[in-house]
Amino acid sequence: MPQNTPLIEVTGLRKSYSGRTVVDGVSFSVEEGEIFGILGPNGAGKTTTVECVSGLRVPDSGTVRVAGLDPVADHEQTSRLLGAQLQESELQPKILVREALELYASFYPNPADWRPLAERLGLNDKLTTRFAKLSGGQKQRLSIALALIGNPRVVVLDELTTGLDPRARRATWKLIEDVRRQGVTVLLVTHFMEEAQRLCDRIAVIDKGRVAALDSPSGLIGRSAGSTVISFTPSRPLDPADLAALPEVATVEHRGEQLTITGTDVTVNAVVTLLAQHRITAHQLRVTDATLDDAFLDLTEERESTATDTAGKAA
Ligand SMILES: Nc1ncnc2c1ncn2[C@@H]1O[C@H](COP(=O)(O)OP(=O)(O)OP(=O)(O)O)[C@@H](O)[C@H]1O
Repeated sequence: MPQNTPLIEVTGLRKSYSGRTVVDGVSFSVEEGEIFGILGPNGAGKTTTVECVSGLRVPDSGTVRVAGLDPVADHEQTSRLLGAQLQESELQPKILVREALELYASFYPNPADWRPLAERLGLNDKLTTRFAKLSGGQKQRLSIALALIGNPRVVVLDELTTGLDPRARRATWKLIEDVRRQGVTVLLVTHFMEEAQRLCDRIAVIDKGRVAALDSPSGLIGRSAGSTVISFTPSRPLDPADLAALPEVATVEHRGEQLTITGTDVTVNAVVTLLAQHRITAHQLRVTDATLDDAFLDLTEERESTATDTAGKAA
């Protein structure tokens, strides 16, 4: 990854609506060529954040720079290098798909050829269809095409695959991977963990307007308390306290004869060694890795329980 100045730099971004703070000191930077994910629960402030990056909203405070430009003050220059597919972007209902592609291409000095773009997004047989007659998924694909038509250096994709069926979603992931291979930097807002895990180099988890964590997908998963889950039935009774005493073990639960242990990837070895010392065989042994879903829940729940604890102590 290039070690130059980040292409996108967001520092201490704050934004309120009617006195309610929805983005509360968000900072992150995105390197050129990265796919950077923004993940978070509903209402966390993700869209507001990327709208500030795209110059569509004016921050209350903090700074946003895209290739050194201020997206609000230098809006025209920024919009030449940044393409945005934003949530619920609407076009004139009567515009034909082909007209929309031609119109958007005309806004840029060096647009992409819209024909192969339309083909890659499966829009070729819809070129003479009016926008209002497109399905939700087709509208979504058109808005992705419009975000890419200016051959942008950065593309901002908000809820990129919401409303797409699984096949179209996977085709869109391939397209994003292709776009990145061509050197385009991608800022991606998503609710889909599988999407974030597959596509993103790094992810900022945003919760209640703040960055709760910023790491690679595997780094986030590694932070999860139970990133590895081991379950088995011991060949003879084993005191769960012996397992819980291992420093590599996070939690131990037993249901009937079956034991379930959480920990990290080093836990498996520690548990197997303990079993060997006790001459116990593990029947129906299963080891599963946590997913980004688990990490996401852990990270956002942690903040909720911290908030509850604090509230409890204050009361
Ligand atoms: N124009 C607006 N005026 C008033 N409140 C707004 C406006 N836009 C967003 N909000 C509120 O700000 C909060 C953050 O919204 P935002 O869309 O940034 O969150 P989000 O993380 O993208 O949510 P989602 O995942 O549901 O799209 C929400 O409570 C939302 O209702």
